[in-house]
Amino acid sequence: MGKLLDSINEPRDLKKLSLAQLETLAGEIRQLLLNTVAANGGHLAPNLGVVELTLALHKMFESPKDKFIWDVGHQAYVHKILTGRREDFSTLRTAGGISGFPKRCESQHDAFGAGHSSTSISSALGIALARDLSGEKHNVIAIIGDGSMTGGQAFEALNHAGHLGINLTVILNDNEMSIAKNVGALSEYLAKMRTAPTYSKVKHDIEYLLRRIPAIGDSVANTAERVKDSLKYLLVPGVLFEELGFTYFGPIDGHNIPSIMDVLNKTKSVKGPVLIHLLTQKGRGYAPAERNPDKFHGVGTFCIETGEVKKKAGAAPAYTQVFGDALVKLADQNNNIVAITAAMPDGTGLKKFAAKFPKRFFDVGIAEQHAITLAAGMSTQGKRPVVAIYSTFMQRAYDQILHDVCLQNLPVTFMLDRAGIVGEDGATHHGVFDYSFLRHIPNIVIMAPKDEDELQHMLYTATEINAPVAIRYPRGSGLGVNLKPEFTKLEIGKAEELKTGNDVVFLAVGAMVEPCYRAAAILAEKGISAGIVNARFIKPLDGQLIRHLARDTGLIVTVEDNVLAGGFGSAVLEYINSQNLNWVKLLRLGLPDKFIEHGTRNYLLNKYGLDEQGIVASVETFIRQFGVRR
Ligand SMILES: Cc1ncc(C[n+]2csc(CCOP(=O)(O)OP(=O)(O)O)c2C)c(N)n1
Ligand SMILES: CC(=O)[C@@H](O)[C@H](O)COP(=O)(O)O
Ligand SMILES: [Mg+2]
Repeated sequence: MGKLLDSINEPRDLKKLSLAQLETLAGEIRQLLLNTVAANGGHLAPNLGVVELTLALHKMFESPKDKFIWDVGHQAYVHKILTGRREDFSTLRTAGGISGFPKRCESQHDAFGAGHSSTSISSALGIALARDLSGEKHNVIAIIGDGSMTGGQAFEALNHAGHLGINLTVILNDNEMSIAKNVGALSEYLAKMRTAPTYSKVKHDIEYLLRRIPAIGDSVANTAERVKDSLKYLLVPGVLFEELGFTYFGPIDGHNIPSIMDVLNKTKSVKGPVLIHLLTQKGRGYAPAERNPDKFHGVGTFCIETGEVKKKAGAAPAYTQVFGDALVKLADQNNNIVAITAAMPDGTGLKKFAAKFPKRFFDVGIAEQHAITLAAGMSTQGKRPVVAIYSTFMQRAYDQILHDVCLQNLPVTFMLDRAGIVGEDGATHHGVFDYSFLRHIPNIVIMAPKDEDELQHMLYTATEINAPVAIRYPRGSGLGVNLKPEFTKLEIGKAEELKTGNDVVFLAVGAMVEPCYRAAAILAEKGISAGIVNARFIKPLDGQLIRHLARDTGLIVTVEDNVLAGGFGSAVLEYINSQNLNWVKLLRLGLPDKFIEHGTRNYLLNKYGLDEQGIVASVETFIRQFGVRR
């Protein structure tokens, strides 16, 4: 580790450093980022791109008095290193270690927690308003990427801040990338600004030319002020932001520390909201990440020398990939199928679809709400939209699902990837609320596959029925089962009995079916006979089967990787109650009423009793309590 970085324990330590030392420090920080992310996985490219910016911010301002609000927060590693977490940085994203996102409980320097995008300007505005109401004096700075700027909430906040005319700084970190290449008209507008001459230069050139007109030149130049100003609508970069009430500075080289410090200094004396447009390079300083910023956006462990990501040998195809391949197959046969992603074509498995059916593929930017209502609109015209969004990000679009899709009973398919426990990204990213926030919506059908083959059939079924459908499946590899070449239409609301048992029965859903198999095998060794049912449907429930199970053993164990509150087990409980099956003893296994921390998926499943050992232990206690019918 470099000597200089070892001496930085808090932001104040930067104040005494020269420019040359800051640049040395930038190199040392990049090395630490590289070593740590190569070992732990994480968001490498976004952080490599903000090293100079973060150094300049901490040099020019005084955190924690001044507040930095990082949008998404996936690029806050450098901030963490500079704010007292350097020594613990090796624990990044590991259980009990430093989080991959800003967290108020982790440090007083993390002014606002994040993980989902486009919230920084709203929260910064809230902090600035509170500051003014309390008569305090400090700076509030939101740092938002060009991708996150495509989210509607960012514009809601700009609109409000510009109207208030409040002192607030927004730094637009423009690297022309979301996770994939950034999309949309805003992105094109920013690209134009990258190459536009600065307004002051254009204004000066025009004035110079006017004054050279003999005799009348001077007076024309003086009276043409309004004309010159109106030219800014054509020429000034950032006019969009200016019109929203912000003073625009930029574009500025985001890797040039003195330039960043200079603009930060200038903006300190500006009244009202300011937007600084920085140009940065995602992955800066590490050639493989500069070449493939999308691959190194969020990356697993990798080899620093080659940039090769370490993959488990012989791993089964991921659910994501199976979904993507199945959708291409279905779209070949059904021209009405269209696919929609909110800025995650790769993460959701839609890249192949996009390549094969470019006209039927829509990347809407980080705009989950828009994605859903867009799909609703298309479905009214006979299209069959399949919207693939991670479970956690779908939380954003609850009202659009309810009001725009389900209320009108429109046949939109929601593919909720990364459902359940996702692992190292932690509380902001676990998809553990979807059963609960969808289940009570009328008309919707909700399914969860026990393996990747069933995922294909569920997708096919969804595109064949006339109803809104949500299918949720976990992050990572499937079970390695054979994929049937023909798709089967599943009977709606029909569960699958996998194994009969005399003592107790598992009513398991989605990724939890598999550990129940293993749990049943362990229980069998202990003399307990457990049946297994793959629920398949969270809604509608297979009421007939539940009544049978109630008669057979009277002991039912529901298992889900969702919060227990309002989840699948709750649905079964409600059903049992509605049918007066009051002799049934029901054990609900799932996640507790708390936010689940970060750690590997296996670690967390074990900790929360959802691996086979935990399930066995819970069932043994359950049986000890109620006994079995023999
Ligand atoms: C609501 C929401 N949708 C999707 C994501 C996934 N996501 C995380 S970062 C990111 C791209 C952000 O791009 P940008 O803001 O430009 O930051 P960069 O990584 O380029 O620095 C996306 C789509 C998210 N975090 N939140
Ligand atoms: C910061 C963010 O929201 C994404 O980058 C997310 O971490 C991606 O998750 P996956 O690695 O599961 O695609
Ligand atoms: Mg970006």
